[in-house]
Amino acid sequence: MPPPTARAGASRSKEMDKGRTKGKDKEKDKDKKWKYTKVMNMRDLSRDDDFLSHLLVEKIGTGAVPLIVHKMDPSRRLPKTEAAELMNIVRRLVSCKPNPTAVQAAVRQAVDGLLALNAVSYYLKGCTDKQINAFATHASRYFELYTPTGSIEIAHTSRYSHRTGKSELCILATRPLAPGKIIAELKGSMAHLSEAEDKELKRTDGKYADGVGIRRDFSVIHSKQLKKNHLFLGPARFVNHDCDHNVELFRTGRYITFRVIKPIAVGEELTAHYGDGYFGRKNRHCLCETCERLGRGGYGPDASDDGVSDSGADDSTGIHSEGSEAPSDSDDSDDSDEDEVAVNLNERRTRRGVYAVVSPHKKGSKDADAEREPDAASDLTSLPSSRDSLPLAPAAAKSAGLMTPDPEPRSRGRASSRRSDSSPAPPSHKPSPFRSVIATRAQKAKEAATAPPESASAPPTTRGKAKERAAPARQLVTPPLTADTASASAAPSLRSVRSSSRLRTRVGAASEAGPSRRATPAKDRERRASARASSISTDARREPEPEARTLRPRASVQALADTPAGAKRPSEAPRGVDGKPLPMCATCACVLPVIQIESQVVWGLSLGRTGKRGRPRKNLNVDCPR
Ligand SMILES: C[S@@+](CC[C@H](N)C(=O)[O-])C[C@H]1O[C@@H](n2cnc3c(N)ncnc32)[C@H](O)[C@@H]1O
Repeated sequence: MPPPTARAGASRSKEMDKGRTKGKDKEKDKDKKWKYTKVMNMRDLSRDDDFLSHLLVEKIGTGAVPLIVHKMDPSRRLPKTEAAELMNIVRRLVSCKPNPTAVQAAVRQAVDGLLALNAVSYYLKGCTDKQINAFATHASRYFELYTPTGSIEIAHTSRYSHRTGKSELCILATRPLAPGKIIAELKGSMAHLSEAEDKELKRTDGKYADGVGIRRDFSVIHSKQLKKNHLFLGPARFVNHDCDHNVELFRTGRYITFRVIKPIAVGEELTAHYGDGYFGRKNRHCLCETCERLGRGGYGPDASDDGVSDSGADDSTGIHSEGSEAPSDSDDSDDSDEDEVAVNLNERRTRRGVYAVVSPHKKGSKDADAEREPDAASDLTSLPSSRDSLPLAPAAAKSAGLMTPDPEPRSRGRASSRRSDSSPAPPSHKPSPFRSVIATRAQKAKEAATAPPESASAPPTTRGKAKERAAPARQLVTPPLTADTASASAAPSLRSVRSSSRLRTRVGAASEAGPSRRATPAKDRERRASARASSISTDARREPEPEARTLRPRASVQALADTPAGAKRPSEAPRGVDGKPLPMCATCACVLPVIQIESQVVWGLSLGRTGKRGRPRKNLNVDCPR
């Protein structure tokens, strides 16, 4: 028997060995490479997306222009990280060499860096390898937004929030995009949804009683091939719907992204088609720019058919889904006025400021819905909902679209009933030109000089309404991508020019500018009251033919859209609020990205380049990381 001291020594060395092995295991764990994963589950994906979108969208770029992501579970606690740590990760990523191999390596390195952060290790504590792989894969999707080869950025949009009641973001192009381009840096992760999960998502978030508030199925898509609904999260979820969309869903083996189907200019929003019944029957509640321009959808008289008829219609089209019960009486309660804030629908804010919209286009007033045919080329379709989601005919079963159920019964119902009360006509009842609250001085001067007299706007036809009633409701018609693409390329580009400016300095200008401008609730109420009165008389004067509507011409950006990527377009460059052109890349003619983390510029035009006496150098020929 060894003496006690020897025994103690032996056990100590055993413990040390154990400790060493543990240490080695930890090292091994650290070195263990995460793998890209295809399969995710709803719960993990929702949780990961809330976590990652906070770190990699909200926290990056929290300068004067916060980008707020609507979360799957807004009550979750958000991670706390050192801004400097995040900054180092992103800085390395944005300055990597712009070739595919280097970019891929840089994204992996960024994810590794993220996994090493304390907040992230804590978050992943106890997770299985599978869960860690799913988290890392999802993180890589967000990091890809910041790679030097990227061509898009996330921005805030004010187009929908006043109705949907939630923060709304969108995707803008940072370089011209030609049809056919696959926007590989705009990916989404998918999780299959079981019936129970599908139902669960249709319930509203925990802040409200069931059926009230914001539902969580705002990013659910239906695969007709698999006959299943999926949760679709990641940067790709920020693509909004437009009835005249410019991108379509594109699925590769591992992920979902988008393909450009119409020329997209710098600063223009990327929009997909969610399906013809996503925003109520025939998208009657759609708030897209096209509907605004054509005075239909949420801007047409159909939209003011109250919520009651809505639910009936939805029942018959399969759009109405459980949990989407029409607003209760309380939705039409007195406080509703408080909620409706007059906004400039066309305002887009990015990390660099505001993209003020001077919309171009004079567009044909053809009714795209009427011409839509199911597309047989892709395999995703819109259809969020429940019992009426009838299986489609085989041809249609291949059609594509991104979609979730008509999502905001509460706010929509409220808006609808208000409008049926002859509340103020939405901004584009009178298809006036899109003027931003935040217009540049130069734009304002030009507008004042060139604006023709306001044209009388014929409202959407009542004939259309009758037709709608008579025709059998279309079941989940997916976007007519092929047909649409063809017509689109024939049509002139109809997109808006957005220039950058600063929101806060322009609020004053907003209040001068009319009912669609931002204002204080009190002023807003007054204005709405008078607008209500005037909308009644406008309604009375309305003529029935929408075709008769003449739209005020808008500055066209066709030239911008048509310019091939890489060409220099200094004179048409988007301008800031001061009227000066925004900084553009000397090589690829994109708007130069400015990436900030908590107000500190991580990458930007004059970062680290100063002239005499430390002042930023002017006329610096700068290449963006792309
Ligand atoms: C897939 S998400 C698109 C991204 C969304 N803006 C965000 O920030 O999460 C779909 C949601 O965007 C809003 N949205 C997108 N396009 C819309 C449209 N044309 N009309 C009304 N709401 C729209 C609705 O709130 C909808 O539930």
